[in-house]
Amino acid sequence: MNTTYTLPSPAKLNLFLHVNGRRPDGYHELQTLFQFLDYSDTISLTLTDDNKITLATPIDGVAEADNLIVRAAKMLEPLKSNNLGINIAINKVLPMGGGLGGGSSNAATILLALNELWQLKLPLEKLAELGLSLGADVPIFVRGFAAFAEGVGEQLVPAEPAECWYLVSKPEVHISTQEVFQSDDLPRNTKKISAFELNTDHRQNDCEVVVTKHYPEVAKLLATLLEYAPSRMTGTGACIFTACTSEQEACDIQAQLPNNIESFVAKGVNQSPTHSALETLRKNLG
Ligand SMILES: C[C@](O)(CO)[C@H](O)COP(=O)(O)OP(=O)(O)OC[C@H]1O[C@@H](n2ccc(N)nc2=O)[C@H](O)[C@@H]1O
Ligand SMILES: Nc1ncnc2c1ncn2[C@@H]1O[C@H](COP(=O)(O)OP(=O)(O)OP(=O)(O)O)[C@@H](O)[C@H]1O
Repeated sequence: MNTTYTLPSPAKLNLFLHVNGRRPDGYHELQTLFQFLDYSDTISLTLTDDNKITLATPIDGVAEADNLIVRAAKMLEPLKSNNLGINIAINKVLPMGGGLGGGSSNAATILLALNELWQLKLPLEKLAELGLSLGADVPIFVRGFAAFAEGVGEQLVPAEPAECWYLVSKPEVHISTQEVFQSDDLPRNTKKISAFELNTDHRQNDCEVVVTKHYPEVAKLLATLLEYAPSRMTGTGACIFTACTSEQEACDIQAQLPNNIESFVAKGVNQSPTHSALETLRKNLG
């Protein structure tokens, strides 16, 4: 009963992000190419027999009831038919609110793990559907393959972008996703492309226009990084990824960054590290 299972909860990149229109409910129609990073929070789960969900490691600035880890676990609670509980701990390394999808990733890791540990036997499609109400990026983390996404990000077609090395840099600003999507400056009519036109070189992140206009720090960092290698914002920012030909090149560019810029180097991967670890968890559970 007291075995602890540990799973990675990775970051995602939006290799491009096109805004194609606005729906009547105010949400935006997007086309995006998702890839995972081999850079993750670590979530540890210990089964209990007390029928309770316990978060052992609160996250600074996030109330327990709002924590996507707890919300994901509570969503599955009514679906179990036993007295199992769960004790959850997280080692958070992903910057929050940077466009890396950390909260959605945490929620997806919990959905995937509890589906196994609580023996719920839900298909991935069902977990992705449940997860969408927690965040637009939950389905991609639940499905676990790099993908071209449409809708609000829930219609997924598997894709295989090059698995290159990235330098990911976070300007010292906090950007609200809602603020970006509500901005009058957001281009909202990028022509839809087909899944056969995924070359990232000729693509863009439409949110970059808004963010670089309103946050000069982001514009400045992006301009600096573009001098070294192709660079773009992920999600609604503010993190910027720089595509490098090697780990060494990424580290060399990182060494040039100003001291106040948080950054990390990671490899792009087309299978989520969570899913590789889940296979091991399943074997251990027997
Ligand atoms: C931009 C992406 O990171 C792309 O991967 C995601 O679509 C954002 O997903 P997220 O952070 O989970 O965002 P949500 O919490 O679902 O939405 C925050 C707010 O952004 C706006 N929003 C979000 C997604 C979308 N397709 N259209 C929107 O207009 C809505 O006002 C919403 O209230
Ligand atoms: N487990 C969690 N981890 C991170 N953030 C969480 C979590 N639970 C709730 N949140 C809230 O969600 C907000 C967004 O966090 P997240 O790191 O997912 O943003 P993001 O990377 O910008 O996501 P996206 O790319 O989907 O816009 C945080 O500012 C925090 O208030």
